[in-house]
Amino acid sequence: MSTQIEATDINNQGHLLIGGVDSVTLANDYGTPLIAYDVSEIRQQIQHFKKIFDRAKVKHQISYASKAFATVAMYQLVKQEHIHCDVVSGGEMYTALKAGFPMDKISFHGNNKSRAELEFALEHKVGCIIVDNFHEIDLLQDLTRASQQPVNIMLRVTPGISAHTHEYVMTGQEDSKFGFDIKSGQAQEAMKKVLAAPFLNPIGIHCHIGSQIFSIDGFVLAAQKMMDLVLKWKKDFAFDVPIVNLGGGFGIQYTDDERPLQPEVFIQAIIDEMKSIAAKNEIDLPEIWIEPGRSIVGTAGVSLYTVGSHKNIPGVRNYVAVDGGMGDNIRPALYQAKYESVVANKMNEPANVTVSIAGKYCESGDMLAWNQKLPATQPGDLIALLDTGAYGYSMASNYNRNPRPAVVFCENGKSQLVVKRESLADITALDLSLNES
Ligand SMILES: Cc1ncc(COP(=O)(O)O)c(C=O)c1O
Ligand SMILES: N[C@@H](CCCC[NH3+])C(=O)O
Repeated sequence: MSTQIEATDINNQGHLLIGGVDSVTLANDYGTPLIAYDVSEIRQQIQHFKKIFDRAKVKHQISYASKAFATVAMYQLVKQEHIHCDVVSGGEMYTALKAGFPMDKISFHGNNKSRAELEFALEHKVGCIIVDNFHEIDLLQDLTRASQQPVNIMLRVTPGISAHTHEYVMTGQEDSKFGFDIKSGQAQEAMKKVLAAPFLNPIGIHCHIGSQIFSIDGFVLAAQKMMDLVLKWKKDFAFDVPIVNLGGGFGIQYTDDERPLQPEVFIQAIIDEMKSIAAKNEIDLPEIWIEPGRSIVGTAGVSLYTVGSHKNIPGVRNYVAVDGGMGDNIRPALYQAKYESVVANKMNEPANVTVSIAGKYCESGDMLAWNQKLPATQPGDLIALLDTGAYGYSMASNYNRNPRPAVVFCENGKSQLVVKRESLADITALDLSLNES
């Protein structure tokens, strides 16, 4: 749901619709807190990315960065749309496998993959392992020598670019835990090792400069740095890099005053830069891969909460507390992330009260949104926090032993539960009683 809600997103009872489904009905049927996705919006975003590349007529691959939202149903939806996925843990890989997602369309990321995770990836023949460090090269050499099975790999490099975004979501700068540093020669040394390894089949290079990026400069610079490597490795190793993967990071609109660029602007700038460098140096344009996460699911998700207590401190702040919070959305507490909200059962009432939306967790920092202009609320009203589809549920916890919320998919006026609400029994499911002494 975009922050600009259309008239068609409101029914004649003044209720917010999500994927054509009345949000009040969703809350009644599934309870709150509830994360509801408009599935057609996810499909449209994927199609949109595909069309941008198809129009530019360049070889490409779109790999959904599943850390943004990874559940069985989501992998199945991505499978229906025929794109790739990237995973960053054995858990994501296992979920994809359980979903019946084709393993040859999986890229496996991570800065400290365990031997067991790599074994799992090799056993299930993932499409590509995105190798991050020398320890991983050694592990993979051991494992592939033992199995005598080759594996496709890409080297993740850090291009030394500081994207303009929150420092916790910047990843391309030199001082980063991810990838082989280019400047100090690590990337060069890594490539040499890979080329000498009998069972490591290099299919490309990868970089990811960060997340929620609003300017094209970082992407263009990243494209240049990757092409520099392509040219260098052609000269030094007579190796033609088949694929350049530029990661994700395309920013989305969370608040009314943000104006993110459309993905086509970023992607066209990347394509133009790479094409011009390839033409100037008379080499073939490598295949271009991207890994959007947030821009595929972010605006498709809405978090629904029931209003409970109110606290008005005259002249200071008006708090409205809801039945969720940092356990289902850590982003405001972690990154000072901002969201817009509406009262989903009062869409046609005047928004004339300024409130800040507090969660129910035992932390002062457990706030979901500050200074929101909303209609006056009473206990039982339904607040919808918009654009929470990325890194909400996937970063959820059961802090304070609050159960994690349910997730529902809505499409063409129908809803389907895709993640059950955690129960109180689930909360203690892994606990063991103290031994009798
Ligand atoms: C390697 C990699 N690829 C892709 C992504 C997806 O980023 P975003 O959700 O910002 O598109 C991330 C997350 O930042 C990442 O670390
Ligand atoms: N989790 C972050 C983005 C980091 C993505 C992982 N590299 C967010 O919510 O914005």
